[in-house]
Amino acid sequence: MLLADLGNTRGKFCQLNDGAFGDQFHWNYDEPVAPLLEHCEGCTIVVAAVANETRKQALIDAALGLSIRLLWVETPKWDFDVINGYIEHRKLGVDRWLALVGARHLCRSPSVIIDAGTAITVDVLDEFGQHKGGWIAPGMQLMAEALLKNTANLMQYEEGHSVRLAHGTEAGISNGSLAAVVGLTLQALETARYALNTRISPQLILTGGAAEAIAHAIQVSARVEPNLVFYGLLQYAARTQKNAE
Ligand SMILES: Nc1ncnc2c1ncn2[C@@H]1O[C@H](COP(=O)(O)OP(=O)(O)O)[C@@H](O)[C@H]1O
Ligand SMILES: CC(C)(COP(=O)(O)O)[C@@H](O)C(=O)NCCC(=O)O
Ligand SMILES: [K+]
Repeated sequence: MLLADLGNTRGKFCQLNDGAFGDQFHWNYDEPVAPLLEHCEGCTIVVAAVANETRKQALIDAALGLSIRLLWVETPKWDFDVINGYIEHRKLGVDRWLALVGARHLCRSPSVIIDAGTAITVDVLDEFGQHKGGWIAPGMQLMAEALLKNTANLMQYEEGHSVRLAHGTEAGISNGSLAAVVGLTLQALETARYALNTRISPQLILTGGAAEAIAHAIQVSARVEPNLVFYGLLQYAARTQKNAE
């Protein structure tokens, strides 16, 4: 079995061997996906996709050619001991849903889950598995690109590693974007304390492409879990396997 997380920047795949995570690989969307999947001809892929229709169709076409079965996860109102806090439950991105399920699987304490990918999503989960809602903000690359696109004098930026004051334009953009995310994270912890009605700081869980960069830049302790969405998908895979027995 294979797990797939199709984000807006790239697709992530993770092999499942006897219920444990195995090899992982990426699909850059400007490349064909079929060659990446040849080794698992005839297998089943449990898919979480927030990517556009073209990318989903490319996976469907490749799967057809390789006799691969695709199981598409959809966002439910509740499952796996997590209750979706959206008014219209289907509208919560399935990657966010799976990150909540993954977080619930890893720890039972109140948590703030930040998935810093193309977009940065914030989701708050209480100790009973109730999703308290969240936020969506632009990811660091999007922030920088929006600046380049809409200004006359900003041409390029570096990858952000620090929130130090910069002494040049490129570093100013990257450090500024990282600082915006660090500020968002600190505010998320503060807002979560109100929503959870507690003075104790909830567990901060970071995932997505920029998770490490945020963890390095922030002054509070954080748990970096690159596989959070895969932990969510793992629950679905395990259930599918159990139902097939
Ligand atoms: N080293 C890095 N430092 C900061 N941000 C990064 C770094 N690497 C990737 N990113 C950010 O992560 C995003 C890709 O992460 P990913 O979680 O795969 O996104 P998605 O799930 O949306 O496809 C990029 O758009 C960029 O904003
Ligand atoms: C917010 C997102 C675009 C994040 O996508 P990503 O950064 O992981 O590519 C995705 O979770 C999504 O399409 N959500 C649907 C809207 C919502 O969650 O409210
Ligand atoms: K995200």
